[in-house]
Amino acid sequence: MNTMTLDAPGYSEPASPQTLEKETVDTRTKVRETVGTPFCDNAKLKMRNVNVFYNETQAIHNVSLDIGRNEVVAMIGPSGCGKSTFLRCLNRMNDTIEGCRVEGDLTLDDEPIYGPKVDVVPLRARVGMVFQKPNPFPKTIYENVAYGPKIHGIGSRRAELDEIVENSLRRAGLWNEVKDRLDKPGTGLSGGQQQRLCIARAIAVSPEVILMDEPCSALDPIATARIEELIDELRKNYTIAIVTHSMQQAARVSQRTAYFHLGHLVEVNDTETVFTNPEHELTEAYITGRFG
Ligand SMILES: Nc1ncnc2c1ncn2[C@@H]1O[C@H](COP(=O)(O)OP(=O)(O)OP(=O)(O)O)[C@@H](O)[C@H]1O
Repeated sequence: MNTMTLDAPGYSEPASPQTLEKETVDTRTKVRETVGTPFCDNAKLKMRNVNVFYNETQAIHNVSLDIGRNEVVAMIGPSGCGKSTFLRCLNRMNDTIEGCRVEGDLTLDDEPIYGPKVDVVPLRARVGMVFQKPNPFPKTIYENVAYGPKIHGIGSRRAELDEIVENSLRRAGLWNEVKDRLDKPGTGLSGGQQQRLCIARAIAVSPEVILMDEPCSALDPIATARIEELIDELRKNYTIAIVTHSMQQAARVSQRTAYFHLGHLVEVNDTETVFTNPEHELTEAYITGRFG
């Protein structure tokens, strides 16, 4: 078992468990270390001793985690436990939030994500993001996908752009549904199609990592199933981190699952272990519905 102490400088006891509606476990004495396998041999992303603050309030406490190449890591936990905050550290989306401060060592291919010389525009092309609510631009389907490559100077000729658009839509499992209406607005698609369009848009700039923040929460079960199949397909080419409220979804799409609790990373293990034989009492309490 890999363990790492949370007793390092900066560690503070979790605040009172306001979000735990069905609290049955004394969280204040139990979250001392991350149990399981937070590290891996083929890490694409390495996060070490990450602390995140919103002004004076600490939202993430000394979290360390690797995300491997061609791996899907699911981040689960009760509302407000810091899943989205941690995810946004990985492509510096927290920079856009006033008062948000990130500390720690975060690397992509062993290069610092927060280095002084890092330009966030190419970083966010390498580490793309798909949000909770599908958010296509008010442009045509074609332009939604072509926009990123154009601003990143990829595919300057029309034929090249056509190829990128087609390939991205194919990879996102949307090509057959939209190939005859590329000049129609992206906002005219169904919610599930819009989300796949947003995935195509992220893919179009050749990312290496895709971050997904509850990508199916606005979708019906059929559209959700399409996205879940797609995640499994995308794993062949990308590293994926997904925040989800659905334990079933985490179980279906991920190889490892990370359980967050009040800003602490309690347990990381292969997904089957987390859902069938969790190591930590808090993980067990969450997956058996005792709180959350
Ligand atoms: N922009 C912000 N300003 C101040 N505090 C914030 C901000 N965003 C999040 N927080 C706080 O940080 C903590 C973690 O929030 P975060 O949204 O990361 O949790 P989460 O686990 O993703 O929650 P949910 O599952 O409800 O989306 C919460 O206490 C939240 O209130």
